[in-house]
Amino acid sequence: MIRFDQVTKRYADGTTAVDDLSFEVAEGELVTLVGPSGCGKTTTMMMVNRLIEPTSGRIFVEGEDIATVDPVKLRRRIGYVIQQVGLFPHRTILDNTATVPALIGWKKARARARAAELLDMVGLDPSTYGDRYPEQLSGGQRQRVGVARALAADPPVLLMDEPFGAVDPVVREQLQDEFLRMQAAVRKTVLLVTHDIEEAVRLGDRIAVYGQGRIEQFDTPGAVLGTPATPYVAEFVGADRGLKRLSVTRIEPDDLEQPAVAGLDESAARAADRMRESGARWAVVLDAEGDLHGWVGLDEAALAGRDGRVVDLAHRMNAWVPVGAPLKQAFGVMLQHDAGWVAVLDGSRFLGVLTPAKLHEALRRSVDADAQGVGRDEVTFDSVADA
Ligand SMILES: Nc1ncnc2c1ncn2[C@@H]1O[C@H](COP(=O)(O)OP(=O)(O)OP(=O)(O)O)[C@@H](O)[C@H]1O
Repeated sequence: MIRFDQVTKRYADGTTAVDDLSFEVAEGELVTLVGPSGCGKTTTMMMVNRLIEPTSGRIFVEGEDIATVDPVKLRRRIGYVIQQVGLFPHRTILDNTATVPALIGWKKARARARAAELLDMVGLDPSTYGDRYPEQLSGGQRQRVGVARALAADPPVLLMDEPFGAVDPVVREQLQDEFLRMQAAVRKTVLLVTHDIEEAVRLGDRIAVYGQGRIEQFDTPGAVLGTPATPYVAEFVGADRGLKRLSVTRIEPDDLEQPAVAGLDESAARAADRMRESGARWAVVLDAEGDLHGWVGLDEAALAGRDGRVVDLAHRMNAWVPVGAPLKQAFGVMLQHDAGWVAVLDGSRFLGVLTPAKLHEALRRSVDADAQGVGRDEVTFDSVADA
């Protein structure tokens, strides 16, 4: 969808900002360009909408060599979001958002209806905010308008230069989440520049880590964090990359432990027998529908006598995460409930539990899988837990 073919940009003063760059962004993919200040990220991005022309090499958008496309026409197919947002101060939010559709000749009513729809999509109620002026919005709201405006003419490609850079960390995270939700629905081909590795990891399907004018590694967030290609990348992603990796590694059914399970309606004696059989000290308690209720300990079930029932002994426990959630979320829930495990559910169906040992194993398995270029289920290793 966007393809760089041996692209070099040398400025008039001799600075080589981008050096023989080749990479491709697939349709519907979000690629983040990350690196320190001055490494050539913005230059790379601005060559895509021809605000900067390459010194050599070619760039293709939707299969077309952009050197042959009229820059004005090209830019209509490419949404552009920048940190300073650049809203027109004397136009309302609705009119600002409708800028591009109006420019390309849409009827006013249609352009405004589309603008209202997009404001809604970025979380700004058009009836509240549509008639305001930019100075009457917060920084975070203005950035949302920037995103809405870039999407207004429904371009297939979106370029975003530090789009969430000018707001505080809390708002920033909120905007990132909203943007990810929106991107899941609209599936634009996105090139996003950031100097923040956390943002790159959170947002990118793949990340291009820049050294000086060159890409040092181009891979998934998990691979960049798990197996940095060079010492430079390792240094750039930081010593806590293991922790960062928790947030991009998702829980798979194979990661789970199958604990003893007791039914809420069961007798305590039967539940205790089952726990003894499997050498368990406790069992997960499920209700008649198979939904998570909590847990019951072996000792209390054994002590309850012949008439004891699980329902009277079970402790409520609500520590669960959906399958596919990041490991970090599971770890967070474990800490929040001060628990040694969390249940993993598919909808309301109980799949198994994650324990700290299993969590660690899942993380190691995913690092090895990336290093070997295979699926996580194909990786085997001895773990302390098996000893
Ligand atoms: N018009 C210009 N003339 C000369 N050199 C330039 C020009 N624009 C950028 N540069 C240089 O090219 C290099 C890459 O700049 P670029 O703006 O692409 O970096 P960046 O990675 O986006 O940095 P930042 O994160 O600070 O925005 C830098 O060394 C910069 O000083």
